[in-house]
Amino acid sequence: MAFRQPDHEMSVTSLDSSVELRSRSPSPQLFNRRKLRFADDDFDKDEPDGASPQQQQQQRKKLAAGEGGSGDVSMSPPCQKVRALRLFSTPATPKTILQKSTTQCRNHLSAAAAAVNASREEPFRISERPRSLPLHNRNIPAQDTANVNPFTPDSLLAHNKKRCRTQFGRENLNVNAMQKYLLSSDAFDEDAADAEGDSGREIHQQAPKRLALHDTNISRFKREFMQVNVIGVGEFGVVFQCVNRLDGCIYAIKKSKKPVAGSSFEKRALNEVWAHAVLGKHDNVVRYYSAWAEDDHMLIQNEFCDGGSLHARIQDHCLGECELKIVLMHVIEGLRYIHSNDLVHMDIKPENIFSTMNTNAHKLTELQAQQQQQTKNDDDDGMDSVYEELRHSDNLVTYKIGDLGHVTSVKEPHVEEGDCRYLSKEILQENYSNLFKADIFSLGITLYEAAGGGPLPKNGPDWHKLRDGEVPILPSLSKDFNELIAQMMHPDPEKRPSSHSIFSHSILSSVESKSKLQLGLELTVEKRRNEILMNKLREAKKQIKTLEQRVNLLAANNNPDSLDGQRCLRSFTRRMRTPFDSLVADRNKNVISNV
Ligand SMILES: Nc1ncnc2c1ncn2[C@@H]1O[C@H](COP(=O)(O)OP(=O)(O)OP(=O)(O)O)[C@@H](O)[C@H]1O
Ligand SMILES: [Mg+2]
Repeated sequence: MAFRQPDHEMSVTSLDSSVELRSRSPSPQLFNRRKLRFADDDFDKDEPDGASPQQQQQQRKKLAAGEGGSGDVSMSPPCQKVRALRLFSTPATPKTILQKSTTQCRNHLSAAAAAVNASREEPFRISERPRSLPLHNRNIPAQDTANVNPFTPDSLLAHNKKRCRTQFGRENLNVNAMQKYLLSSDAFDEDAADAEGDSGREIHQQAPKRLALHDTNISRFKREFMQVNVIGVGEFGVVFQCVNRLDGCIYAIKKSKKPVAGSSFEKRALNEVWAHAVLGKHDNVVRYYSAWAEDDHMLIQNEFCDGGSLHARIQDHCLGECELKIVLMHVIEGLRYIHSNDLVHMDIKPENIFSTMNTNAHKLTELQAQQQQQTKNDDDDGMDSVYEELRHSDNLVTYKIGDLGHVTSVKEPHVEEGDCRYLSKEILQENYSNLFKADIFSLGITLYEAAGGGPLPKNGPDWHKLRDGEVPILPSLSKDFNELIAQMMHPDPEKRPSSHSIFSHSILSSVESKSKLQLGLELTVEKRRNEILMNKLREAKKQIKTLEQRVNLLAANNNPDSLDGQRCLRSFTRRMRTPFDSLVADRNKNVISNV
């Protein structure tokens, strides 16, 4: 289908395929609502910096007279309907995105309109391929445009007010504001609408609304980061451990394996960024710092989880019930948070649960400082090594949910199936009525695997058995824990417990809460401190014994130096400060008085 520029007397001075809508996350002041304008409508504002009013007026006249425009531009948008069979995760479940090609095609139509209109504005620019205008377009300051994050509370709210008409409408959640913007700016293309009727109107109201990654490429990776290691490879990305050259901190940077800009994976990549930006603030969700496009790849800068993935942990040995409870407690806390935002993860599995070993390290540092203050002992009391040891202790592990590439909203689900080994049956059957419970199933089967139930089947009768309520009892787990896992894997999603009810399940009440963990930590520190003091006490006793012998010897020889020996013994006892030491000191006094 060819797209023709309408023979219209109006000249549109600027048009970008991306749309900035007010969202809570970025500061609203930063983004000015961008309007489509006629040539004579407040034209000056779109002039490049430095153009004099006279130059601007001349250009306006030229445009009004049709000079310098692209004239009779006709073009065909790249609207091949490619039905891509996409595979997700490893091993993958086939998932066809049937609706996608249609919507993408529509978006390309609007992008074509954008490109044509833009070509009018720039006389010598020939747009061979219709696409969204680059951010660095000299007429559009970069800060004027921004994506709409569909996962922000504002977007979800907007969606609740007015349901989008397309099935593939995640980007259109703010359609209310979007329509208002488009209609009020008279940007609607009448000719195209006439040609296409109502559907045409709909297409143009749903113009591509995200910045084309290709146009936002910037070079940051090598300039800002020093690559240390490759820490993981997934279906979608390679993850590097990097040090930020400026702040000196370690980060995990996930780079898409292939260039995503312009491909069907662009949406997936952006989805992950949007989800991270909204969710990456919780202790049990991998923290997010920034994201950018570079060489058409998507890069996401995240918190580096130094404990590796749960998958790596269960390679050597399966987890015991205590450890499993900690995994459950942390992951369910993360899921509860995700679900409370009306979002679902859709790819919970051991490879996507990461752990950090040092999140409570600052508590240890505080504790260390407190102890030093109490003892007022500047000398090394031997505890430094204990604190260091504890910093690396398993007590401090925190599990975090990562890989948010499949996150979707329950209000407007766009489900891309995760790993089939952890996938619930209803999702395979495209029943999306209770997506929260799909996450619960995946977590249940993850626990089952971590406790020794693996390797999990990818298909076949065993795959079905696990989903039909035939979950084998794991001998290493208590009856209660086995029951909880079976409940989480219940064939009927409605019968599975919610993240909220699991969080307050009695099985987890015996697990140390964070404050209890802190208490446990302090207890361990105290115990080790006592051990060290006992050792010192033993040492002191030995020294006293030696001194006693010396004093006795001196006394026996009636040597005048014996008084010095007593003095030396007294000054030694004064140095003893702890209760144990004072005991020793008392004993010394006895020794001296006995002498
Ligand atoms: N923030 C992080 N800290 C530490 N390791 C990480 C981090 N992010 C990812 N990894 C490691 O990299 C691996 C791949 O990362 P991730 O799951 O995000 O990639 P993916 O390509 O989206 O995976 P999938 O195959 O599940 O789609 C993880 O299993 C983990 O071992
Ligand atoms: Mg992954």
